[in-house]
Amino acid sequence: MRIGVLALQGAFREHCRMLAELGLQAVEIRKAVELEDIEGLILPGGESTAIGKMLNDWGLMGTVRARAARGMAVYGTCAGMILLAKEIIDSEQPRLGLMDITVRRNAFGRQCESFEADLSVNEFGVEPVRAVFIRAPYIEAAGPAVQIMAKVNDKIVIARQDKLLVTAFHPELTRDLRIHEYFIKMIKE
Ligand SMILES: NC(=O)CC[C@H](N)C(=O)O
Repeated sequence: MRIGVLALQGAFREHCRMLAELGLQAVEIRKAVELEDIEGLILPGGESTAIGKMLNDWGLMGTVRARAARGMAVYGTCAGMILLAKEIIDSEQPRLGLMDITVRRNAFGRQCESFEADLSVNEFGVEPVRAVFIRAPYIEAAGPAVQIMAKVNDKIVIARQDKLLVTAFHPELTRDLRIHEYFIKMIKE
């Protein structure tokens, strides 16, 4: 299985390392042609305005949308989650806009711009997921097709809609492979 990691900006190398630990060769994606023979795509954390602009400038925006419409699975972490959202509060920034969620950027406030939390996630069993939040967004509203998988302080931080998965935090900065494993399972479904 070939999984692409969008490699324009942000924490893409860490995602490639996670995939390598799971025995998969990640494909770094910088050009539209590189999207052709991947079965899943990871959008890393970083700066969503910069990545969105580069998706446009590098001619990737339309191709990613088209591939997703034909069933390619997409997993967005943090800035990647913002890029997948249909609505971004107080922002007109470029986005893929594939998932029926409304997100708020830098949403957890100044005093805890970066923090860690233990999340209980039904899909991953009793062992909590240690989640690293870095100037993280959260999901403020989600449409009926969206499955809410975890919250922190009552805010949605993991969600899924069909073949789209988002986390507000960075699993690639921990040793916990379960979310990447879950994404691989989603691709195979
Ligand atoms: N860790 C991250 O990806 C931060 C996201 C960043 N604050 C943004 O709005 O794009």
